[in-house]
Amino acid sequence: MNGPHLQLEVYPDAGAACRMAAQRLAQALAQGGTAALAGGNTPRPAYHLLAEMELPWPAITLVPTDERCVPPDHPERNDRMLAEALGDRGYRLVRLPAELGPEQGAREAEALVAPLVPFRVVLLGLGEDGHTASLFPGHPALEATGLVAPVRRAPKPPPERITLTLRALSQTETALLLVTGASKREALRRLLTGDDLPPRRLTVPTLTILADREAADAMEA
Ligand SMILES: O=C(O)[C@H](O)[C@@H](O)[C@H](O)[C@H](O)COP(=O)(O)O
Repeated sequence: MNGPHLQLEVYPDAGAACRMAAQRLAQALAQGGTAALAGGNTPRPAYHLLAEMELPWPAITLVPTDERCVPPDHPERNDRMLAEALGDRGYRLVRLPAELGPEQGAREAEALVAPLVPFRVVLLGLGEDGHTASLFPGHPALEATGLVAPVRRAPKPPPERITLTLRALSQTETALLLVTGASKREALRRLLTGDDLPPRRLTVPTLTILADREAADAMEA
């Protein structure tokens, strides 16, 4: 299928891929602006590195690409992970009210996200099943027309989530996908060989994939 041009960059290991992710985020935010940042485990080291960089932090706004419907401050919250990894640098963190449940949470988040687009940069992750943010293959949230969509029955726990939509995530100057580790190899192979996975449905001109060798395996040019 068509979709963004996929620009694959392969780094020797996850640490190097995360260093590059931090650098790209810092470049995009050098004059301030808003970034949508993936949750999950993969980008944590990139956020730690970003926190050490000299940036106009008070002019920077961060929002998670998706949020899990668990109470605020729950260890599985993406906003908590972001706040812990980045520390208190003076940026603004927009928390998506997922504790209200998928539908009400998404409705209230819509008004919070509307003034944030277009983003300077979006950093996404990739799940083993090819999902990105909380946009899972075949899930109705892929068809949502707003900026934030409710998600129930997500195959990755917790099953209830809210997510920025393809429409929201595509409104960005720079789109990055960070993919590391052997467990992501099959999903990355499928993405690169044209399977209809959610990242392919972004309407950005280019999606830059920062991968490590383990994930990219034989796909390296
Ligand atoms: O909240 C989430 O779960 C994420 O935003 C999700 O899209 C994540 O990026 C991928 O599932 C990869 O997660 P890992 O980096 O933990 O493998």
